[in-house]
Parts: sequence; C-alpha cells; structure tokens
Amino acid sequence: MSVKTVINEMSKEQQKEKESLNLYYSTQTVIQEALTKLGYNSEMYELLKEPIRLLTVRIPVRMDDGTVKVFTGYRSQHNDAVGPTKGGVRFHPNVDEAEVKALSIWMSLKCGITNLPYGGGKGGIICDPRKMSFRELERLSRGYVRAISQIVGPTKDIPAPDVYTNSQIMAWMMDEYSRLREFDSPGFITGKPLVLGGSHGRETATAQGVTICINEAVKKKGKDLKGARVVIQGFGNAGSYLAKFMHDAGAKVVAVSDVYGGVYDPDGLDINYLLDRRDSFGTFSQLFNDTISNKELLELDCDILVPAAISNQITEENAANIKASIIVEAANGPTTLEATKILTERGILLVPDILASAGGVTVSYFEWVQNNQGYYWTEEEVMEKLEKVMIRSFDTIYQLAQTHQVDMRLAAYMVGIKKVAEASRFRGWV
Ligand SMILES: NC(=O)C1=CN([C@@H]2O[C@H](COP(=O)(O)OP(=O)(O)OC[C@H]3O[C@@H](n4cnc5c(N)ncnc54)[C@H](O)[C@@H]3O)[C@@H](O)[C@H]2O)C=CC1
Ligand SMILES: O=C(O)CCC(=O)C(=O)O
Repeated sequence: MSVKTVINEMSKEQQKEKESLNLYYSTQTVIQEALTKLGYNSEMYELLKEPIRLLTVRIPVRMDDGTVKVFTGYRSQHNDAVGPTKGGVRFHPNVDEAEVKALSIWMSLKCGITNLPYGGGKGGIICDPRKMSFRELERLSRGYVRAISQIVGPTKDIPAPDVYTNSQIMAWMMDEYSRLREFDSPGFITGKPLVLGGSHGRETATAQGVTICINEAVKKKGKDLKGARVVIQGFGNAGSYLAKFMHDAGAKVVAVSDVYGGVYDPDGLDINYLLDRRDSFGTFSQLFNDTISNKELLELDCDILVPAAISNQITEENAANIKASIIVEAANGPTTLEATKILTERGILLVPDILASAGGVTVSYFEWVQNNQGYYWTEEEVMEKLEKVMIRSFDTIYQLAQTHQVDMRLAAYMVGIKKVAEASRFRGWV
C-alpha cells in the first residue's frame, strides 16, 4: 500500500494528530538549532524542548437538555524561569495535547522577543463552541477554571483569549476565579471587557501588531502599502481588524475567508460591509454565493498574504504556488518548516508568527500591569507603547537574520529562546 493511500485512509482525527505532532517536532527542531547557534549545550535543549508542566482535565458540563457532557481540556506551562506563564485558551474541536504544548512553547518565545516578564503558557478545550448555547459555554468556562485553578493565578499563570474565545468568556473565567479565591482578581486573566479591568486596545492588539510588522516588512522590500494587494485567511479577532487597518491604510484587501471559504474581488473588497456581516465566530462567507476555497485563497495573486486562522495552512504542497512576496503570520503555526524553507529559497519575506502575532500578548501584559497598579491608561498610551515594542522586536530580528544569514523564523527563535535560557541558567536549573 502506498504512503498516499495510507494517508487517505487516515481519519480526520488521525490526520490532525499527525499535523500537531509535526508542528511540535518542528518547533523542537528550530529550538535546537537556535540554542546551538547561541552556543548552549544539550542540557539546555533537554530543559526547553518540552513544557515543564501539562495538566489534562475532564470537565463535566450540564447541557441545556439536562444531559451531562464531559469535555477534555489542557493547560500547558512551558517554562517559568522568567516569571509567571502567560497565554491564551482555545475552544476548538481540533485542540490536542501536542498542539497545546507547541502553543505554550511559542508563548515563551513571544514573551522573550517582546521582553515581557513572562514564560509561555497555553490552554485549550476540545469542543465546538459554535454548537453550544451561551449558558453551556458559561458552564464550560467556569468548569475549566475550577479544574485548572491549582496551577493558575495572577502570579502563576495568566490566561487570555485565543481561537473561539472572547472577552465574555474571559469575564466568566475571571468571575469564577474570584469566587474560588474569595477576592476580586482582575489580574488572573487578560482580554477582559473594559468594565472588568480590561485594557484599551487589547481587542485590536493582535491586528495592530501585525499591521506594524506589515509596515516594517513593506519598507524592507522597498514597496508601498498604499495600493498593495492583501489577502487575509481568517476573519475573526486577528483577521477582521487587520482587514480594517489595511483598508484604512490604503491597501487593497482583495480576499478574506473564514472556516467555510472566502470572497475575492481583484478590485478590492468592501471591508466595512463584511465587518458588519460577520458573526462572533468570524464567519460571513455563507452569506455569499460566489465563494472560493481556503486553498484557492492562499494561492491568489497578491503582494501580501496574511494567514490569520489556524495552523498548517502553508505546506510543501502549496508553498511553490504562493504568489505573495511578503507573508506575515498572524496565526500561530500557519506555515510548516518545510514550507518555510521553500518560501525563503524563493526570496519571499516571511515574518514569523512568534513576532508578527506578539501584539496580543504585549497588550495583555499592559492589561495585567494596569490591573496590578489599579491605574488605567488611555488607548493612545497603549498604542504608543505597543508600537515601540513591535518595531524594536522587528528590527532586532531582522538585523539578526541578516547578520547570521538565516531566515526570520530562526532569528526570532534565537531572540525568543535566549531570554528563557538565560533565566534558567541564572537560576541554576542548567
Ligand atoms: N486573538 C488573539 O489575541 C491572538 C490570536 N492569535 C492567533 O490568530 C489566529 C486567529 O485567532 P483569532 O482571530 O483570535 O480567532 P477567532 O476565533 O476570532 O477567528 C478565527 C477565524 O479563523 C477561521 N477559521 C477557523 N478554522 C479555520 C479553517 N480550518 N480554515 C480557515 N479558516 C478557519 C474562523 O472562521 C474565523 O474567521 C489563531 O491562530 C490564533 O492563535 C495569535 C495571537 C493572539
Ligand atoms: O494575550 C495573551 O496573553 C496571549 C495571546 C495568545 O494566546 C497568543 O499570542 O497566541
């Protein structure tokens, strides 16, 4: 039987598991390469190749029809040498252990790149929130916090939103934690609504950070953002605000998509119209008859491509067909290692996820600082601070890539892992 036949015969779950493992092993490969380039020994790699802690929980939830459904959730903490761990919680049917572990490692790298006083953490629950009622989601969110409460907290591990979670879910989680601890704990979680201690700018922070990276990348390529054709995969928190910022900056957003497919207009889409029509899960395409697939969208003729949905979208299967000259990864893990090599060889400037999507955690940090001090900043103050962090991070990584003649992903790993490695070394762990 050929390899192709075996792959075709795999169930969707098996294929997903294989992709997650591939993502996880690729992450370890780049970490090893980065540590070797920085001169660390194999003991440091042994410490940093895996999360220090992974909690798997089973969460019983009473559904609206009276039955009880038991969900599986995870919280992974990569390394807490720098400080408390930090990272989002994902509600998605494809969540699995390898993916959550990889996502927590990337959070360490993002916090290292942006110089935040955190290590990386990440959580997820295997569920499909699109098929659950508001009250079922509330019970699941509260159940998750009860299940992981021993290992999280404002000075231990601070959750935040990610795919299919939002400020309402953060509010329920914060309320549940406050009940358990019997005091008001706004710093337990970030991405909260403003009235509950959220920060101005957190809602749009990931897209703002991506926009700053796009601006810097365009300058490096000697191009102009005005009139540039932009394609965005995903129209949720990251993708939809990004479409708006690109449109406002004079770029031509020619295609956007959601999980079901996308819309394309070579003359530029009416972004405000689409924003009005998307639902809280970033879905809009089912309202249109004339749609394209996500596969087609990635290969469209354009100048800038932004994957802003899920992982494993640009692979060795389609990397040679990508037309964009700049790719900025808003999503976590959208490009495989094999595809990164192909794109780099083709001279495409690829701004990696752990840099491009770091705006979210940066403003989450600002939210936590504001919660801790009980004094709140204006949107302008937040944006000014975010811009400084993102431009400094981009420049450092771009320069390092040039100096070492490596791609920006490896350069970003080198910057990100160094802080974790040094903190671990000074603590005497290695
Ligand atoms: N929200 C945040 O602050 C941050 C998000 N990210 C990353 O950005 C990406 C998007 O996250 P959010 O916008 O927050 O999520 P979201 O839940 O708001 O939106 C997700 C979007 O992706 C689409 N999507 C889901 N599955 C898909 C598939 N199989 N193919 C194509 N599209 C699909 C959805 O339809 C939706 O438009 C994720 O990889 C996330 O980890 C990274 C850093 C921070
Ligand atoms: O805002 C945060 O703390 C984490 C955001 C996140 O999960 C990510 O950057 O992938």
